[in-house]
Amino acid sequence: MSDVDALLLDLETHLATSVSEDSIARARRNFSYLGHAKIPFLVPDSVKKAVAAEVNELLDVGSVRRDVSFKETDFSPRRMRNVRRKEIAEFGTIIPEVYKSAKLLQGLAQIAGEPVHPCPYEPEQYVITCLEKDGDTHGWHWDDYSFAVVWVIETPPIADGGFVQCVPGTTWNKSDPQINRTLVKHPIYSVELFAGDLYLMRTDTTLHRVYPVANGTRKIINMGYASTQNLTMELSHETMDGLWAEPETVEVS
Ligand SMILES: O=C(O)CCC(=O)C(=O)O
Ligand SMILES: [Fe+2]
Repeated sequence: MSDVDALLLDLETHLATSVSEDSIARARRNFSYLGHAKIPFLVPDSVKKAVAAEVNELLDVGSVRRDVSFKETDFSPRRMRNVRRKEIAEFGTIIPEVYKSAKLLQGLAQIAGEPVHPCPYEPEQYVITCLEKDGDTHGWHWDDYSFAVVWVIETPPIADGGFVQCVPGTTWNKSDPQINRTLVKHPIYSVELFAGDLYLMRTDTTLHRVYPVANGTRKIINMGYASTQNLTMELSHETMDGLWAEPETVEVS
């Protein structure tokens, strides 16, 4: 059996035998009213370690530095280094397999309260993000697809930023995003994260950002997933296409 097959078996066994009904029920409740839930219990340590090692390797192989902003999100800053889906799919082994694990999708669906599907638009399936320079941030935005699972590989202590903030129950009008209006109208939840954490977010109806980092590094992989409704919708991809574009075509703010 290959290493990847052994890890997938670990993942499936863990999901079948080591995830309690209680932790699923608690995450489902949080997800439904906070727009996000921590779900570190869904994945065994062996898989977290392998994913973290692959993220670190891929960041050394081929990443692109970004400093961009988009009118569709009121020019919120996006300052980061990324490895895109194309390079992850080409050079990664474990990440592409974990992403499409049917058992993982079932676990996520239990928490989401509805089916969770791989993203039909490949560039938005997964991306690695590294915030490493002072002021690096993934500023306020919504995602095109309904769900994201973020795996936290490394994060600075809370005093140095890198935590997630989110505003559930909000929707994205791409031609008039009104980010500041949304922020003053709704409560903002701030979430401290640690290496080894995973969280599930309802990213199309939860405005979210990563608080700027200072004196430290924050590495994550974001896996994007679609709702059943997404599969039959016409979705545009301006900000994500801009974010993950070839460097020559990146529109610098
Ligand atoms: O880094 C995070 O925790 C969130 C990332 C994110 O929102 C995104 O990649 O769209
Ligand atoms: Fe996002």
